[in-house]
Amino acid sequence: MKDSVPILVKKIAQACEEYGFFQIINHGVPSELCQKMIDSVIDFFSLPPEERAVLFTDDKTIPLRVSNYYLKAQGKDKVTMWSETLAHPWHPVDDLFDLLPQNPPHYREIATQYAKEIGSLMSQLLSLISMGLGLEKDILQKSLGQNPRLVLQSNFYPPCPQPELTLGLPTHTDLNALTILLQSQGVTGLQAIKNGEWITVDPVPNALVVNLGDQIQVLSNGRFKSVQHRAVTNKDMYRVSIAMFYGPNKDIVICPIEDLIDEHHPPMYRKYRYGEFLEEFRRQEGTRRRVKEMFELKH
Ligand SMILES: O=C(O)CCC(=O)C(=O)O
Ligand SMILES: [Fe+2]
Repeated sequence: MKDSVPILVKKIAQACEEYGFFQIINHGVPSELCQKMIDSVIDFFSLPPEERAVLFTDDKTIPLRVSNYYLKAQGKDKVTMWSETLAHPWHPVDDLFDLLPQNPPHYREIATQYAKEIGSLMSQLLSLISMGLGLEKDILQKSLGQNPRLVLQSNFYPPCPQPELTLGLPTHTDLNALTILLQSQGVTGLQAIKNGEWITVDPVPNALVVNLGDQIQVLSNGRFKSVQHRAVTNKDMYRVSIAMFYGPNKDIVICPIEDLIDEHHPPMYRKYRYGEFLEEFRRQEGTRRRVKEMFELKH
């Protein structure tokens, strides 16, 4: 991010309007740390399956959890996803250490360092995106409230013998506000929709992928887009991605920012508590979700 601030703000605003996705380089997160983070996630998913199985759960209220989707292939369920994920909070950084997996042994330290770096980058991005809306630089962070819900999700996609029969992650939009994604090099998998077509988000060396979630689409009154994306698998190579999610906590009230509303731009969404949004998200489990659409106001 070496452009002058006004140029950067303009480029980011354009990407947020047109794609809902962009990639950043020179972002200040050391490339060695990014590599160590990827390696430690690979090491985690290379642990013996019995060791990972201790953390398997479908209960989203458990802070440290592993979900294994392709194992369902052995039951009668259709395999709709070909991935295993590790999820846990990435904030507050000081309380994190003891919660994180003890194995691989370096995971706790690396993930804590990575969380610190992403924390400051996240604030910078929220400021730049706020300015892209022509508003005060702290408006998004303020609107998303105190004690944000910060969750890390590492996705591991092993090679898949029949990639055409499944997806690594099905088509979705991120329900939170902002996501910073680190993806492994040398293999593609992430695709985002643009004009009805899937575009591959190529892994650019030392880049981080940034994408907007549903809450920024609502706060920006539909000007900035939370875009559908998915991960595909391939026959030969495994792939890793690490998503750092930033979202409000469940008691925060979300609605389009007042300064973006006028007679030509009536509010596109009704006011809701984020907890309501989460309930709707859970209610639509197993479907091609249309969550923010349920909060749209028709004019
Ligand atoms: O693997 C990827 O690149 C996509 C990850 C993703 O979309 C997510 O975790 O929400
Ligand atoms: Fe996503």
